[in-house]
Amino acid sequence: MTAVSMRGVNKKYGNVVALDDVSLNFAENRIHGLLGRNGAGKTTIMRILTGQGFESSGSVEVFGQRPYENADVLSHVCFVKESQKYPEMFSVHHALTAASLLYENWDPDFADSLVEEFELPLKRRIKKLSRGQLSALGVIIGLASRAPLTFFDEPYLGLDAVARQRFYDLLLADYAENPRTIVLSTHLIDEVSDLIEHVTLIDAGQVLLDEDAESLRSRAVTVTGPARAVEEFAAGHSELHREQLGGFLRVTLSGAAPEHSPDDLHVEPVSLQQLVVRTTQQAADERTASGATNNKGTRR
Ligand SMILES: Nc1ncnc2c1ncn2[C@@H]1O[C@H](COP(=O)(O)OP(=O)(O)OP(=O)(O)O)[C@@H](O)[C@H]1O
Repeated sequence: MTAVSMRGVNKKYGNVVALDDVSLNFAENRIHGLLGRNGAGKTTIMRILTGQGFESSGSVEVFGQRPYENADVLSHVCFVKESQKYPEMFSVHHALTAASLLYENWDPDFADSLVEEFELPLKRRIKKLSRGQLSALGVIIGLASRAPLTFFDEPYLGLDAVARQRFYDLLLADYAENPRTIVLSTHLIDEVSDLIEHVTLIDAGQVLLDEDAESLRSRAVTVTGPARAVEEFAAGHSELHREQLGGFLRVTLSGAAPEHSPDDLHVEPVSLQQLVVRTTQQAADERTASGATNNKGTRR
């Protein structure tokens, strides 16, 4: 089943093209990574999918319906973001109570245990919280909502490394018991690479990758060795990156890794982070070569 489907979606803000013919699917009950550089279009996608904005053209479906101004769909969607605004006088307790009324799968016991876990002061006004405490509040709402479709738009950036790891562990444990569709948008790719099951990479408003994380992980390698042997090995494969180190060559190749490699070559898998960086860089190089600008400009 598909939780989210976008087909040929375009979004313009004035003359800025934020999304350019975006088509993607988020399968139900999986953890998706929505990745891409600053300004790539990730938040624009999440805003459209959570009814906080709308597409200029194309088709958008969340659980089979258009989300914009659709209360039925939106009651199943939770969007946690760092820039979340709360009413001026709200305390942590008020925010959690409001969330409990909004989300029909809200688990109050789980929320309580998370408040303890992240040592959140319930009575404190939200505007007095530290950045990390504010992040923790977002994380708690996102987890305890148990919304069938939950977006985390980097709300955990304010957490320190220990608290972030705790969030990832809690997310995974709760997801295993209560499967639902989770979308993590993050720049900390190494941290979430074991968590995400599907990767959607956005760049300059376009989809560069929309694939299972498992197949992505197994399909790119870095090969290092004497230049001529590396050239022979690389022939016929799509090259993402190359570095010359004296008489040695290191290339990153996409496409199925050959089963056998010569002894004088060092072949190692590419991390998801490296693959994302290399793929994005390759797209930027191609844009430069074709004279197009990215979506920070007005011309494509
Ligand atoms: N309200 C707006 N008016 C004009 N341009 C906008 C608006 N919102 C977003 N943009 C532009 O659309 C593009 C996509 O922005 P978006 O916020 O979706 O990127 P992002 O991938 O979420 O980036 P980041 O990782 O930095 O949060 C950017 O070029 C941004 O400047």
